[in-house]
Amino acid sequence: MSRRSRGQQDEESRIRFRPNPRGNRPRTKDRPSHADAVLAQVVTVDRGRYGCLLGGFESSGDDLVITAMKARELGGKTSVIVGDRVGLVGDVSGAEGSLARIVRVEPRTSVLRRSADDTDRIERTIVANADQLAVVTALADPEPRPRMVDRCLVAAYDAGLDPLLVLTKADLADPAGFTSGYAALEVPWLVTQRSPDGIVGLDAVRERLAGRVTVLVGHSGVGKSTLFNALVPGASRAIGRVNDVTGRGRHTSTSAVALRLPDGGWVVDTPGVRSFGLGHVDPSRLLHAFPELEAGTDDCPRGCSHDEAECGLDAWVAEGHAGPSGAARLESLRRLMRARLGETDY
Ligand SMILES: Nc1nc2c(ncn2[C@@H]2O[C@H](COP(=O)(O)OP(=O)(O)OP(=O)(O)O)[C@@H](O)[C@H]2O)c(=O)[nH]1
Ligand SMILES: [Zn+2]
Repeated sequence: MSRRSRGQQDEESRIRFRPNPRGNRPRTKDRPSHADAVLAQVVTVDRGRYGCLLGGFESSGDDLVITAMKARELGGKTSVIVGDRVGLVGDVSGAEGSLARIVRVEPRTSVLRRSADDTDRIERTIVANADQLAVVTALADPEPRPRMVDRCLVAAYDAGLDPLLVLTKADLADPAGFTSGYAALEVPWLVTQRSPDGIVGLDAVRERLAGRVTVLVGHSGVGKSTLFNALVPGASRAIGRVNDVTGRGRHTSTSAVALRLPDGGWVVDTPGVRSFGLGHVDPSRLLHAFPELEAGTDDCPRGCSHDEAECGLDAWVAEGHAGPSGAARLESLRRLMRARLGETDY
């Protein structure tokens, strides 16, 4: 029996056994297999409209971004986020006013998530298929917030992204004060600063980002936009254009935007993400973001919460195994654990 006639028979049996209460038309119509769907990757998301780059991040040449909506058959539960690889059908010309349909979301290699707050288990997905999370922190003005950094590191490890610290405004403060706190952690860090000729230190940043998909996060005023514009010439114009289309205006966008780096690779700006609620992270997994402490739990009693008198970590830190900032990092871990359990505000 050919596939087609079997399909027809299925259709008939469905009609027979599931009568349609609303009329004579069959409820199920022949679903196309979408073997002809074209691959694209989501670069912008705004209110049900997805900007999809034809061919995906690996494509080269002229970037054609097609506006698409989710096909009904995708179902309401399937989320589509920046970085998703999708299959498109319909009008994929990219012509003004055209609208394609997303019929498929490919399995993700990574998902960056956050929760609204630490006791909220409902997670929000932010970016798919990224490799790296760059946490942008100013060395001064505003003062660095190590606990915010720790929180971002937890989100990075949880998502399977490599963390990177980008420390800006080194012209205002010596980086040593901050970096000594992270020396034992082995998180790579890079420093940038302003000079009369522009931002210094960008080449090392470019090198770290080349060929990778990197999400940039950082709170207001740290110099993230300055960095973004220096890395991607015309970035603010590109982001502005997205917002012009959506009518939101340049500085009010809250959804992520992916932009191609001139040297290869992609950066994703996350304007709406100022912090990471960790309600979706199992408390027992918080420790993974503190690798210099993790090894010190061998002497803990069984089932240790790591926030109790018998915990082996205090001795581990006191003996200097976690470096000069061990005590501060242990305190940070414990605050995160308590916040996660809803015991304190972080
Ligand atoms: N001294 C100094 N100032 C900088 C440096 N980088 C950025 N700035 C300044 O810091 C301020 C904030 O920079 P932005 O790039 O707008 O920071 P942002 O993180 O994007 O902040 P939001 O726009 O609020 O999200 C601006 O006045 C920049 O000119 C730097 O390396 N050194
Ligand atoms: Zn312990």
